[in-house]
Amino acid sequence: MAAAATGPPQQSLSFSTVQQLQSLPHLSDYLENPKTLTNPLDHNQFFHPPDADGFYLTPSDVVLRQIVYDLSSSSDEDNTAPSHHQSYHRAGPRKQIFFDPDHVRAAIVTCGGLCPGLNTVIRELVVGLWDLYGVREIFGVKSGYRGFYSGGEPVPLNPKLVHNWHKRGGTALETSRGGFDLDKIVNAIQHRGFNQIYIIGGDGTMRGAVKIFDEIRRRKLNVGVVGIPKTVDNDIGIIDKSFGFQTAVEMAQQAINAAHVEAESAVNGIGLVKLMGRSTGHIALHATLSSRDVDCCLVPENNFYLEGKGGLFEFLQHRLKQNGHAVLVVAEGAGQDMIPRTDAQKEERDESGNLVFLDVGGWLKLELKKWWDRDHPDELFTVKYIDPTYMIRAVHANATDNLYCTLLAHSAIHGIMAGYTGFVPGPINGNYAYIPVEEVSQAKNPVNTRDHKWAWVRSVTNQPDFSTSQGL
Ligand SMILES: Nc1ncnc2c1ncn2[C@@H]1O[C@H](COP(=O)(O)OP(=O)(O)O)[C@@H](O)[C@H]1O
Ligand SMILES: O=P(O)(O)OC[C@H]1O[C@](O)(COP(=O)(O)O)[C@@H](O)[C@@H]1O
Ligand SMILES: [Mg+2]
Repeated sequence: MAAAATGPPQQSLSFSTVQQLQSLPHLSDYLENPKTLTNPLDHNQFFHPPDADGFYLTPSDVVLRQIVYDLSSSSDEDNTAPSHHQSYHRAGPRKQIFFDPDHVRAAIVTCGGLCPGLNTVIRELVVGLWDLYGVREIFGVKSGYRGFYSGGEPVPLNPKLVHNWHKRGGTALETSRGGFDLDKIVNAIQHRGFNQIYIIGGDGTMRGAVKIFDEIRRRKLNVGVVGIPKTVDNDIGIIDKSFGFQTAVEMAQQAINAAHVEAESAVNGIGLVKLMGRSTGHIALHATLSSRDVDCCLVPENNFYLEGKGGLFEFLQHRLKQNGHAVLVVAEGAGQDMIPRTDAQKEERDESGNLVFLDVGGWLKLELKKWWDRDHPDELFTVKYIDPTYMIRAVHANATDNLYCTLLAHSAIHGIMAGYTGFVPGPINGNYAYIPVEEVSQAKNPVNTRDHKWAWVRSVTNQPDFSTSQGL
């Protein structure tokens, strides 16, 4: 029954009936009598506010996954979905720690594609471990997962060495795709005596981190594993957004601005911009919303078509007539089913097993030209195609992302020092929490084309929804 339009809500939800605390793996789950120590932050006059209540967190400090409820429909499908009932341990320092800082040998690795902020996370892990907990043995594993067992010795890291790293794009530790050999990786971890493993990477990396964590647990090793979610595409679920994403959206503005200038300066000019987004269109969507120069945004989550009523060509023809120019933003994963490809191209994968996409921008540019020559052979027409590719991710993080990276790194350190393992730190509804890495590895984050944000895109662009063949 719907709630009355005025007056207090008719139903109330109690915390215990609505929320289930997600259990978090801990070293004490499989190690017998692990030693505990008082957190050295107690004696850190710079970091620890003396006598501050609530400074140390306990297992009863939680973050709710779902904070928006419709009290009038508590029995609806929406409110009974499992994800709506979850809460997670809050990230932050614990009173008791499970590692003696003098005996910590920490390893940091970066895997997968680049993302603004990678170097900041590395820097803050090193500085945080060193300054907060007094850890002195910190190593960078070179070139992704394969670096654990090949390609030379891990690099010793210290605050002096990493001092300026947050001002550099890329990853100073280097990264790679592929090369995941579970046995060799875990053997190398044992052989080198690493007992804290910080794995920075995207969805593929997190799937690997689950396997490493499982194997470490199976071997009953006193080794903590934490995944730090990195994805410029923002394609990892549960967390609010991934670091570097905002920086990438900001960089994308330059390409959209250039496309707009080119389109405006031509007769029947179209500016076409392709942006990263393998399976999700978040960068394209956010860049579109913040630009306001975009006439149409195409994302992988929303199929589109070219010809006929309600199609892209009809829409563009209308826009050109109205404004004389148009700007199109397309995410790299959009329209892949429409691009003709050979059998070999259908099978092509990168070293990590990700499907290799064809260039949707190049294909669209050709299709646009064919359409115009066919339907308007005597009128001028120009398509300027801009593909900024790596320019949006091969930059250092902006100020907001840098702060975010710092909080992520510190959350990771506090969690692992407290004995938690097989987890990922991340913001949920603005609060940092610890999430089981297994859950993160399975959580995708597609653009929801049924929610308000997508409706907002459509209201900004007035583009067709491509779901019906209703024309303009
Ligand atoms: N299912 C998986 N199991 C184990 N390792 C994986 C898996 N998927 C990807 N990886 C490894 O994770 C690393 C990064 O994966 P990739 O997909 O390239 O980037 P990202 O982590 O940014 O998504 C690679 O070394 C890859 O071999
Ligand atoms: O670095 P590569 O191998 O050229 O891959 C490019 C891909 O990397 C990404 O930037 C990010 O992908 P990952 O987060 O999976 O590494 C995608 O948007 C893009 O498709
Ligand atoms: Mg990925």
